[in-house]
Amino acid sequence: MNFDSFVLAAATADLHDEPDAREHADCVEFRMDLADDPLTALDAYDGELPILATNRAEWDGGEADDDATRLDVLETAVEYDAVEAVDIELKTMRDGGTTGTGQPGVDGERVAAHAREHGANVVVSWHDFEATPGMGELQETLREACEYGDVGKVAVTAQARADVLDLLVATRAATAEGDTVATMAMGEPGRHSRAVAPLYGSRIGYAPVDPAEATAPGQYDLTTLRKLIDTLAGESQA
Ligand SMILES: O=C1C[C@@](O)(C(=O)O)C[C@@H](O)[C@@H]1O
Repeated sequence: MNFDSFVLAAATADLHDEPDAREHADCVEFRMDLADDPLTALDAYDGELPILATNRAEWDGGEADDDATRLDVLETAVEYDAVEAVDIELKTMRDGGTTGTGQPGVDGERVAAHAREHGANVVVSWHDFEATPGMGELQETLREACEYGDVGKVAVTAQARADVLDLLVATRAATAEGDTVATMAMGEPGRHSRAVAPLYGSRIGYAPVDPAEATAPGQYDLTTLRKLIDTLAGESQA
């Protein structure tokens, strides 16, 4: 998957959403942790959009509770041609992830290497479901995520609209340094970041096809986000 320009991901647990996503999305983020039988679904997939595979751990806001199994499944997923990118948590890259007992589990590097062998890009992600860290931590986290991944992604929680300002500055700074990043602020006060961050360099946006199936707080539905981003991009040529 090419992240040289902005990629809008239709986030879903159900690959049958793909035909409805096609008009507005550039790829499907398959939330494998929210799906019943994700590998069977990948096996049956015959959609047009490429897939960004995510198997989010419970300890990072997802529903996959066994880290070893989770990463094994993710490793298998990258073998499918349609899977052109994979999401791995920064914590998994740092220490292999953790099992439910807090012990280091299997190695994130192994999944990343397998992904690259199969031509898939690696998105290394970091989430804060409570708040937006200060500028220093934002910049350091983006930098570290970009060391491991082709894209470094930071999703924070905005408690006030102004929290987004730091995120945008960090996004712009990382992009100016040549890093490829994706940023967004979760929660209602951060909602506008999803439309605005791409103007400052964020290369991935996430939106559900059906607003009732949002995969994070504050997401716009796909049609709305596409329209907002295209409208703002059209107005920001100066
Ligand atoms: O990490 C992210 C970003 C996200 O949490 C968001 O805020 O849009 C949505 C998730 O599906 C995705 O894996």
